[in-house]
Amino acid sequence: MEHFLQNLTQQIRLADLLDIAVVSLVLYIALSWFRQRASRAIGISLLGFLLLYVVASYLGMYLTTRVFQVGFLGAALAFIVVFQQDIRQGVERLASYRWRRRKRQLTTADTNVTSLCDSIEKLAEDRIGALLVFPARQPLDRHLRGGIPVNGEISVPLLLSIFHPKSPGHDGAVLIQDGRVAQLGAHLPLSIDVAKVHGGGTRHTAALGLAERCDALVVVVSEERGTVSLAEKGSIQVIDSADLPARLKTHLDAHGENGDSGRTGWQDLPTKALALFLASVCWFLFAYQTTTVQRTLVVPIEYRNLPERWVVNDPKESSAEVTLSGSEQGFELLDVSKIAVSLEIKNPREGVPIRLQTEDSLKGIPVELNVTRINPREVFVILSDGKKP
Ligand SMILES: Nc1ncnc2c1ncn2[C@@H]1O[C@H](COP(=O)(O)OP(=O)(O)OP(=O)(O)O)[C@@H](O)[C@H]1O
Repeated sequence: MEHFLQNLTQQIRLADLLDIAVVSLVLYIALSWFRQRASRAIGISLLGFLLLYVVASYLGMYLTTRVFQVGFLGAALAFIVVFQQDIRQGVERLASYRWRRRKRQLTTADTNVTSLCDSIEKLAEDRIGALLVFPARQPLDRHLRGGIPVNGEISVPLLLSIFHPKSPGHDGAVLIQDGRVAQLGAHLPLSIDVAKVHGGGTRHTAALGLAERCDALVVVVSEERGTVSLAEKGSIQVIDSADLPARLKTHLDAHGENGDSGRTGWQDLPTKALALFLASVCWFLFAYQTTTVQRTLVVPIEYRNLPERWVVNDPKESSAEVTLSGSEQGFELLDVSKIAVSLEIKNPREGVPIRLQTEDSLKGIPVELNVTRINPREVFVILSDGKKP
């Protein structure tokens, strides 16, 4: 064990650590998405297929391995088609990163959770239908239609006036952004999964429709039932109005509208730890190699610094044999076209032999590999002035 650790600390490079970090990040994004969107059954099936593939390739089951390889391509295409909306959202999330940071700085304690909750409670009590949208990280412009800009301070009278059935702007949703009432009368996309709204009509279907397409939180007050529902992450549920302040505060805190706490890096620690663990296991399985391989290559010899029109007389060495040793992984990173013996001619004199060391002039060898042999070790060069007849 001690020997293994010693070996590991000697062989691991900065690039390997970066390798693990990048794969961990990709795995973390995939796992987070999976937790949010995919069902347990899909997860178990995928894991089962993966296990079968690993066993099949380990046992050399040719036909099964080939079927899986073709299947993977098909599955990747099907995945892109089926989850194109999620992929688009992922890209939007990346693109909106700066946007999100800016919002955090701009919006401090402007958003008044109490005013919002009091308004929602009053609307529910009075059976006045309402829709309120709280954006998170992804931009909403693509999903909203026909909103009227308001840019008003959040207050109970303003919200009650907007949703009053006699108000011309009561139809549609109010957008709460940057701690302000940003828009009223915005139309949201409808969901087609009507079963999920449990008998609700278009107001509830619209709330769910937006929550399916992006990471916004939508609050719905039912005119018919006087209930308050929350739509988020592709689902909608009726909540107890006593839970509303906490739910709203959690959302606003996480997305910066309510101040400075933000989401801490520790919140998703188990998923991050799992991603790091899986990336490290993959690195050990596929990238970490302790066996040393030797390979011999024939590389060109080039002459630098020759005065114009001077030439190297025959016999002119034009190639060298180089034996390299290192890990298989080191050889995979090797670009053979970049390797050459580049000899520099210093103080050229006509007809006088110049002795040059080849090993010192070898270029393009990655740090992961060692030169164990080079032939020839030195080259004698005789120059002549090509200008003379
Ligand atoms: N696409 C939409 N975007 C935003 N608001 C909408 C949309 N479609 C309908 N609404 C709002 O929903 C109202 C109609 O609500 P409807 O009664 O059909 O739904 P509901 O879910 O049953 O709600 P409630 O329980 O309040 O009756 C419209 O008057 C309008 O204000």
